[in-house]
Amino acid sequence: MEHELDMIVIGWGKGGKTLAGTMARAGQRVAIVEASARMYGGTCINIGCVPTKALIHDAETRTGNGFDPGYFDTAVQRRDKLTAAMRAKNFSMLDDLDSVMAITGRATFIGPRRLRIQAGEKTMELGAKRIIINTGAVPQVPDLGGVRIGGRIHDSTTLQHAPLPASLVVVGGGYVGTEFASMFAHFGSRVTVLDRGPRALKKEDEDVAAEVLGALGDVGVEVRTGASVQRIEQDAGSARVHYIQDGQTREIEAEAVLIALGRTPATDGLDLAAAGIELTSSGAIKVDEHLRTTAEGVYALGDVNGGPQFTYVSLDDNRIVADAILGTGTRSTADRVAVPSTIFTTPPLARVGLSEEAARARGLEIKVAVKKVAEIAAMPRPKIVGDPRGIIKFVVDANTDLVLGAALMHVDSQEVINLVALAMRQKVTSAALRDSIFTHPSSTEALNEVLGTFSR
Ligand SMILES: Cc1cc2nc3c(=O)[nH]c(=O)nc-3n(C[C@H](O)[C@H](O)[C@H](O)COP(=O)(O)OP(=O)(O)OC[C@H]3O[C@@H](n4cnc5c(N)ncnc54)[C@H](O)[C@@H]3O)c2cc1C
Ligand SMILES: NC(=O)c1ccc[n+]([C@@H]2O[C@H](COP(=O)([O-])OP(=O)(O)OC[C@H]3O[C@@H](n4cnc5c(N)ncnc54)[C@H](O)[C@@H]3O)[C@@H](O)[C@H]2O)c1
Repeated sequence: MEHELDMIVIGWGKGGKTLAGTMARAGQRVAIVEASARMYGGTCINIGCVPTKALIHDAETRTGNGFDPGYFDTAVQRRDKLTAAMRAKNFSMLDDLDSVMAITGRATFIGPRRLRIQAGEKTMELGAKRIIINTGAVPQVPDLGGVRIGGRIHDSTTLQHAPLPASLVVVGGGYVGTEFASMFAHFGSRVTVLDRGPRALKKEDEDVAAEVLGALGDVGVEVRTGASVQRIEQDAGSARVHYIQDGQTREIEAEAVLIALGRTPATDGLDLAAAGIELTSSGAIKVDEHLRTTAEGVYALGDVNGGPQFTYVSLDDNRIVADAILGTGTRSTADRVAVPSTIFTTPPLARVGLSEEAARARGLEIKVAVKKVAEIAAMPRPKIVGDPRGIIKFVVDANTDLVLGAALMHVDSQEVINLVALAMRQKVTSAALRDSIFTHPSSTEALNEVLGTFSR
């Protein structure tokens, strides 16, 4: 069948927009369809990574104390300026290309590789040789006594656009929950986190988690674990969260509540069945390791395919599909090694690979190097910038000396972790990392010292 276009990308996410640009520059006729004019550039730059990290930066560099809505409003204005500039740039980067048609509208499948697009009053139908689904994910709001986002009950998007609350209850202690708790506490809100797990940051070793909890405690964040939320009520004055902890029914009141219980793939309204595109049992679009869906010529990139929900993973998804179309077709999700992550608390916690607990659970023979940042003599950088809190921990294979994992919690850890991840991918031994020349004063040079002492 002859199609109007070579490729249609649904959703302006990281992977899709990058792929659209690459294909257009390679001479293909491409359309990109984005549901909202406020979302050109996708979640990351509009409501995710960029705005939250801009607010976090302003929160953690605040010199004043206490509850200060005026300071928050100024930070919000800076964020809005930044995201508006990035949104405009993202739009023009594709719209300026002759072979790209940028459409603001909502796409629905009406058959194999064929879409109906509702763009305001206009409806159009378009087909393409390849279709890329890059629609992202939406906040998951579980059935907590019929709770709905609205009023004093927020998700990560609405809370970023609400007045600074004097008190905040965060339901969920994952990425969003922890980052928002830290950020709002730095802005002066009184913050309580309710997490159903037996302990906070359960994927981290206890010594690492304790350090993060200590930093949260420094700004007054209280984390209540084993807390199972039952229902949330609100009225004009406040919201009340009812939860069960240690078999007791408890209640906490706050000016605002943040629901941060994960994000679910955004497939509503796509009518995937019309194109033979199947979902997994958890509601993600089913893909193979080359990100091919169950329908020929249709790929799914980013959060919607159920992979790790990070912007840089969506970007890597784009590399896999670009390689399938323009390259050798050898790239796949199976060849990803040592994918790092960072929770942007203050200071941030960055991780790659296995924790000590996970390595021991696998029965691996390991050696562990661990040091609190304040005790690392050859790491003046955190002291220079005035925040010597944190911990550095390496888990190393006792036989090969290869790094199996690392948890870095300190200023700049979001940068240093990328070096450690690269070392893991390139099979650099811990001894080689220890003996590397690093700039001074930097946070990276801590590796010279930490990797010189294995305590167990
Ligand atoms: C508060 C927050 C903070 C985060 N911080 C970080 C961070 O620091 N680092 C990090 O790596 N990740 C972070 N993430 C996760 C990251 O934002 C996502 O993993 C990433 O943006 C996913 O990108 P994507 O390519 O899947 O698509 P998205 O960027 O989500 O784009 C999907 C787009 O599709 C559009 N769309 C949906 N349905 C349709 C349709 N039917 N028709 C047309 N368009 C449609 C949407 O409007 C949206 O613009 C954060 C997320 C949140 C919520
Ligand atoms: N810095 C970053 O890279 C960054 C920042 C924010 C978000 N993100 C991405 O966005 C995703 C979504 O973030 P998130 O924090 O919403 O999800 P998350 O998966 O990180 O955390 C959700 C938390 O809620 C808990 N939970 C789930 N259902 C529950 C229930 N019914 N009752 C009580 N607890 C429950 C989970 O155990 C988990 O601890 C993250 O997984 C991450 O991939 C990344």
